Amino acid sequence: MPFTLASYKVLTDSNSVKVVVRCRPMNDRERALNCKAVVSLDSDRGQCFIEKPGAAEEPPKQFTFDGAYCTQHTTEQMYNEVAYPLVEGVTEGYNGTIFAYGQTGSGKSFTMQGVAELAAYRGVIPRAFEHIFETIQCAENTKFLVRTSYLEIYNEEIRDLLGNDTKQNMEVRGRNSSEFSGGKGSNYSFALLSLYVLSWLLNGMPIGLVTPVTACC
Ligand SMILES: Nc1ncnc2c1ncn2[C@@H]1O[C@H](COP(=O)(O)OP(=O)(O)OP(=O)(O)O)[C@@H](O)[C@H]1O
Repeated sequence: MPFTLASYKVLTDSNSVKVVVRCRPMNDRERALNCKAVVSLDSDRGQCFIEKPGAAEEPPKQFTFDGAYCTQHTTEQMYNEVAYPLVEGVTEGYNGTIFAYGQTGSGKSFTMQGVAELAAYRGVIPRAFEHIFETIQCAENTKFLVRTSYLEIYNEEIRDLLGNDTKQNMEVRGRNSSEFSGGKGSNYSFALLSLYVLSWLLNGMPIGLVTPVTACC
């Protein structure tokens, strides 16, 4: 069975990084192929166990996260436990970023975007926007500036999904361009690229940044 895990990093201004993992259910194709589930989770302990296929006698590899969400967990539960505190901080003026990574088909879009027509399946992004704008609506004596960017990183290419040309690869600038010369498909390069983009997001236009700009009576 392929990996069905997607990880979500939650970054806050205090440099604390939280990583949670979500495991999706098997899809029709995997069920039809009689695939065996090799991933199990202990959600209470945030632990994830992965068996090596065909090596049942070997102990499973064990990984510990800040949270582990199994197939029974809903996006709402994930949002309340993982995203809510970060978005709440953002409405108080702190920067925050949530991003998902995982192999193709592991459930990143399902969690982050969700299914718009089904309230129970709404993703983290629409929930965060609702949270932010409800907070703004209730706030008294405060003006808010909301800025949003929407980027896709795919095969080390970065695209601005709100730009005029969503196919155009955005340029990555670094102090030393050789910092980013790991080559296509290189994990090393990908890690650097991610960090660079994150720091740019945090310093420049974080996704969903809300800044109280004026406090007036
Ligand atoms: N937690 C879940 N519960 C039920 N179905 C899920 C879950 N996560 C993902 N799926 C389903 O699995 C399929 C793949 O998910 P999704 O498209 O979100 O993957 P992805 O990681 O965004 O893939 P890609 O990187 O190719 O865009 C979709 O049909 C989605 O509805």
